[in-house]
Amino acid sequence: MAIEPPFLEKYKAIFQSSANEKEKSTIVDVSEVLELPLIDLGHLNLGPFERQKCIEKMARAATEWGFFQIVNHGIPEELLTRLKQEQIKVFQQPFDKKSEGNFLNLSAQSYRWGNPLATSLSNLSWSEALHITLKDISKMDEYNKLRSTIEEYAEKANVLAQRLAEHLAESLGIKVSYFGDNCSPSSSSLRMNRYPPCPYSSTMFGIIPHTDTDFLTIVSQDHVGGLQLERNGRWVSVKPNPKALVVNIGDFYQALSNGVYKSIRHRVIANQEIERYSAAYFYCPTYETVIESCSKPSLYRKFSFKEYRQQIQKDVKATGDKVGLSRFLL
Ligand SMILES: C=C1C[C@]23C[C@@]1(O)CC[C@H]2[C@@]12CC[C@H](O)[C@@](C)(C(=O)O1)[C@H]2[C@@H]3C(=O)O
Ligand SMILES: O=C(O)CCC(=O)C(=O)O
Ligand SMILES: [Fe+2]
Repeated sequence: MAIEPPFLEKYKAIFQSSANEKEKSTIVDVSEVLELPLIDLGHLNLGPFERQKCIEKMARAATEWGFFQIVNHGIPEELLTRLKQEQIKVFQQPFDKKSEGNFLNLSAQSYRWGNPLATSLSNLSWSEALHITLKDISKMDEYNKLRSTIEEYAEKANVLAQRLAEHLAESLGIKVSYFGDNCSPSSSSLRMNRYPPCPYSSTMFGIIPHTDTDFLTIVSQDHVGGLQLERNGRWVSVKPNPKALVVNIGDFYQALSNGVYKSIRHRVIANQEIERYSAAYFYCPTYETVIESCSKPSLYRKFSFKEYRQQIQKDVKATGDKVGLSRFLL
């Protein structure tokens, strides 16, 4: 019974093909390691002046980086540790089991690994993920304490995500009820990632460059590192800070803010020796929600989440890449 996803089997030809040698050298390792702007959410409770400063810092980071990290966020460290422990245990299940259509009674697309359709190094990911749409959580089988821990985490992450989204909306004139009206704990998703050591190269993608499809993402990562983002036209590495949560703006907030907040391309580089785990909470609206820019003239035509998702599925199938917001430019 196979334990690991068949990365070697599926990707061998791509690695061995000398035609790809040139391409291999285009996945360059990045030496610049940056610390993301650090936002201490504790400052929101230090009176109106400190509160305003904290919100401005957050909005600046969302505009200039599309990324920031937060501390004093209200999610107990103990819960994050428990989530990671459960995550480790579930990925220890054999590949054959995880890739069965109804693993843990989740939908067939919940367990994902690498890119079985990869044709070149540029769309090849060396990772596996359990991507859970939270509306499916009540029917998910309990596995050790995985389901109940996800439920506990998702409830807290939803509160945190809504708070962050609302603070970021303050300077944009977006209705304060916008996120409460369109998002619910069951419209979001949790993606648990595992990046196994990659024997080929330390500059191989753990997850290929992409932007996230949501308003914002809350990422909990361990000490290993590997997350990189595009900044001023270059790839830079994010200094891992296991004490903080990483927040990044997604495509929907970029569209809603009419391009003020940036959904920045990011990727994860595989590690040759060390396994890495992360959990990304994608704060999403319901499928029917129509996303329209908050100011005029709009950069993007309005679209529903459903329409956006269908477009991604079509593009991933055809090109191996999601394409994303540029499809909706006016
Ligand atoms: C192959 C892919 C799946 C993915 C789109 C992508 O081209 C690369 C990144 C993946 C990702 C990560 C964030 C979100 O989970 C997601 C929905 C997205 O927008 O980009 C997924 C895409 C997916 O799983 O379909
Ligand atoms: O593993 C990480 O740090 C980021 C993962 C990610 O980008 C994603 O799941 O969309
Ligand atoms: Fe991402």
